Amino acid sequence: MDKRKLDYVPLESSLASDYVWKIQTDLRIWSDSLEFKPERFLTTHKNVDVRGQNFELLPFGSGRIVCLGISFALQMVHLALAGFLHMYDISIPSNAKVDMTETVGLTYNKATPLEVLIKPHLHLPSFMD
Ligand code: HEM
Repeated sequence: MDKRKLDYVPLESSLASDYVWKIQTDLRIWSDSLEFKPERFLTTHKNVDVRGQNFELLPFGSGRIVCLGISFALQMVHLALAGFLHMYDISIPSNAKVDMTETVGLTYNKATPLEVLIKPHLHLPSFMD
């Protein structure tokens, strides 16, 4: 069943952040839509097309001004990420759970900055020393 609620409820607050929050919660597609669960796209939404056909996920936008670099980007992202994971050990300073709380602005930001330790894992070629 499509859980999206399309009629819009008037605002009780004039704050832009409350406005965005209300749209997000009213139009939610998943019951746990505010949780960071990228793995949802490996299970229930594994056939979502990121090229702008399914509005659940539009990383490249959609329609007439959709990203022109989609095909290039989809190949390069894998290559860059694989290279990065292959060459470095990535950890966080304390073993605490990463706080994924967001703040709303022009885009979503993490409320607390992420501190990451990146250690070379392989012997780097001399030009990268
Ligand atoms: C993971 C990488 C990338 C992401 C997530 C991304 C995402 C986006 C998004 C969201 C837009 C705006 C679409 C809109 O306004 O509705 C856009 C536009 C655009 N992107 Fe990308 N992009 C990526 C990589 C690239 C690359 C590699 C190129 C070029 C080689 C590129 C070229 C463009 C161009 C030219 C536009 C403007 C299209 C227009 O306004 O007609 N992008 N991109």
